[in-house]
Amino acid sequence: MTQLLELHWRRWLTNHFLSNYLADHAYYRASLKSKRDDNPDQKISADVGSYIAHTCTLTIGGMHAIISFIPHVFILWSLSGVVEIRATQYFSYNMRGGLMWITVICAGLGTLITDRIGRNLMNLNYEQERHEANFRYGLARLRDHVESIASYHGELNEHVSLMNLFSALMSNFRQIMRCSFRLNWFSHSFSYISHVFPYMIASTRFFSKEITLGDLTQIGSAYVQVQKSFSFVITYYTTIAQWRAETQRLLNLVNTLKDLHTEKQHSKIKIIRTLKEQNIRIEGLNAQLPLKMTTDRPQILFENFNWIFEPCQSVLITGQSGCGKSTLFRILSGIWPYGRGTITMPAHDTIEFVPQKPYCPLGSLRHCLTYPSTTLCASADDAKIQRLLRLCQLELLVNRLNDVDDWSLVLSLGEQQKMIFVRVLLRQPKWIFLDEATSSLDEPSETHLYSTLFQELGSCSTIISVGHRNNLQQFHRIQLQCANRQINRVNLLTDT
Ligand SMILES: Nc1ncnc2c1ncn2[C@@H]1O[C@H](COP(=O)(O)OP(=O)(O)OP(=O)(O)O)[C@@H](O)[C@H]1O
Repeated sequence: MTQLLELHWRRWLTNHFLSNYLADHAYYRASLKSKRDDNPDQKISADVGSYIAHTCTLTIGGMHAIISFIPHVFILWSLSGVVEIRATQYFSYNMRGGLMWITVICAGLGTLITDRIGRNLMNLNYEQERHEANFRYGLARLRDHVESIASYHGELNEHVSLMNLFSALMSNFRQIMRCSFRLNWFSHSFSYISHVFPYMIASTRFFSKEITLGDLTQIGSAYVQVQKSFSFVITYYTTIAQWRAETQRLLNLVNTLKDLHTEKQHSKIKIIRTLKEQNIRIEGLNAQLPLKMTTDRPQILFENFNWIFEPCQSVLITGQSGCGKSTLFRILSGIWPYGRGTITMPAHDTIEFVPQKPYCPLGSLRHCLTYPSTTLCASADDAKIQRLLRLCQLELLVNRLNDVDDWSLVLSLGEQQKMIFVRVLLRQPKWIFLDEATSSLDEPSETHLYSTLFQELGSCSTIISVGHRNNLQQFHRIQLQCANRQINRVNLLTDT
């Protein structure tokens, strides 16, 4: 039953975090400010599960403590007798349920001491999760960059970095061990004493024949049960510390996601989709870098950019590395909120942004070629995909549509860029923004791919490219140059 509850709760909470993490490109902006939240992926994958498991354990443990407390406290109360407390010759007080009050006081003191010994445990558990996640991320990065690391023979360097991450993890774990040892030592001693204590107190009444041997045994077991219920915090202290650390980590993620969504809502870059607009109209666009903790003055990439991208008017954007060409595309695609200005777009036009680094999802080649559309993956017929593969000089792949592989490792960078062209040709978007999408290809292949793109989609799509090579000029009508924080039109190129 508990497992069923955990299962449904985990599914709901994971879905809730995933929706928030993926909504409005929050995951992308979280990566731009990597210091804001450590390893959100680990929080969603591991912390959610253990938070739910610990919540269930503590709730059930708490309920169990209450249920066993009620009958035993009555037994203890009724067998405790009356203790006379004489303050002066004239004043005395008959205290009923003396053993029960002693139990409460002992459990209270025990809880205070436990809290004092284990106070650090919550922070240590929090840090442990962070170190575990960093180590796992280090290993995942190694797997993602196998070829570069192997080519550089960077194994020693990677080994040192990974062992540094692992040492941090181990040193924190040692502190947890020390703290847990002290905590366990105390809670076990406390539990042993609890078993003997009631007999020590009640034995005087037994020897004076006020209570029978049966009463003494009953007092002993009732005391232990009541003590156990009161000592819930002591028994579960380690679990409580872990639960608090997990709650804190999840709350941090909630706050980070909230901040990211608020930041997006308050962005001064307004993107308006309207039926009235046929063009992509940019007005007074300033692009900035994300604010660093150390400075409160934004770093500007370009400012006051005004432009109208008209349908079927191909544009080439050039400029030095780092001047902000890709950032312009990021702004247009709505993932970069830093800056200000207004962008108006046609409401229903399909717009595709092709980033500099090709992305190949895990799965079949067909899935890779039709990404991110799931409907296209199921509906596109093989003959059409095969024709496009041939057009884009990927004849070798025509019979491998259903092969499942890590295509980012199998295909060369140039081949991956050709694959992206197949994707674009399949999807036929109305506006195509290509960010150095042919940078890994030789010039003849680049020319061939652009010719194919214009032949296939030139009449129905508008192509806007970022590129460095001169041979791209022949395909575009207009060239924009990014320099000195300005983007200006430089010359009219040949008509396509
Ligand atoms: N998340 C970030 N935090 C800080 N600076 C960033 C971030 N992303 C990009 N930049 C900086 O913004 C500047 C513009 O980057 P952008 O990718 O737009 O350049 P680019 O003109 O496309 O360069 P290239 O031609 O080399 O692709 C660069 O100096 C880059 O270092």
